[in-house]
Amino acid sequence: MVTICIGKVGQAKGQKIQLDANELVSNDEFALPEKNAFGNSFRDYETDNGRKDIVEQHYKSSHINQTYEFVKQMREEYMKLDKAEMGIWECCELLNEIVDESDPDLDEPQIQHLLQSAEAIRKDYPNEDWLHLTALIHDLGKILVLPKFGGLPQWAVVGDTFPVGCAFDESNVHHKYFKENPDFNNPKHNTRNGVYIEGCGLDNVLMSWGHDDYMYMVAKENGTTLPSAGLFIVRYHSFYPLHKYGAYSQFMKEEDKENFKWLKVFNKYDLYSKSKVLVDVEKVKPYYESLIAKYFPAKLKW
Ligand SMILES: O[C@H]1[C@H](O)[C@@H](O)[C@H](O)[C@@H](O)[C@H]1O
Ligand SMILES: [Fe+2]
Ligand SMILES: [Fe+2]
Repeated sequence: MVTICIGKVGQAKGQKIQLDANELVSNDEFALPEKNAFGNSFRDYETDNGRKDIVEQHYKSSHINQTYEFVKQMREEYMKLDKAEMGIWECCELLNEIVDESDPDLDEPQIQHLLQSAEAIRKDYPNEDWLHLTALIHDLGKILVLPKFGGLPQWAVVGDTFPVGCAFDESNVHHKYFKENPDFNNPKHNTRNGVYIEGCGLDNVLMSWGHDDYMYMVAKENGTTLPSAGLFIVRYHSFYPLHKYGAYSQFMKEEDKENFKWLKVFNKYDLYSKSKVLVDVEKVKPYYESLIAKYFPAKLKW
């Protein structure tokens, strides 16, 4: 039994919720669909479903180009938060235009994905309003593909993430393309732990650059009051090698392990809520606007 201290709505500050890992994941009724909207299994990167080639090309570019140096440069550039000033909902609307090339399970505009995952999690965890909002914002970093935000290629924005600066684990999707990454043959970067030490904490590990780390940065630097589990979800939700296969777990510290439980909960909704049944945006907007006002300033620097 572990004690997790996450600000539950209506709870006095510091009051603790007693949960063990099983309890945490079993409080939901979300029926996992077996097939995605195209009639295939979820996260199937091998079967040709009409999107296979585009997805594979995406991973090829990502695996070749996401180097330790590249990530450092991107972080420095986007740390400036000098691209725009806008509110969270405004950003949700920008996502209307974007279709994610790395995703074998969805070809709807991203705003639908945000609302589908947020509504699904809201149904099962009605009191965890921070979790609903976390779902709403988790993919907002995809605006990096828009010209105003640097117009980055999709390989630098979407897709699963992985640490750079250490060996690329075999559990990464389309692992073979890493062979063309300059870090692959660099002895500083190609050992199991590379430039890191075990237990250093994920915060000290550079992740491939993309929408996760960017949105984490935006939320944190703009002073969000979301609990640390919410920020952790935003930052690591694409880190499938860790959450699906336990790869790279040697870098986690205690706090990461606590937050990880919530990431596992979230992950299910992120993946399995993808569907062709669209959410009525105008109908749910007032609810999400009230959450945004609770946890974020009206305008943020991006
Ligand atoms: O294709 C998907 C998509 O880009 C998601 O937003 C990301 O979080 C996933 O990890 C990725 O595999
Ligand atoms: Fe994502
Ligand atoms: Fe997502």
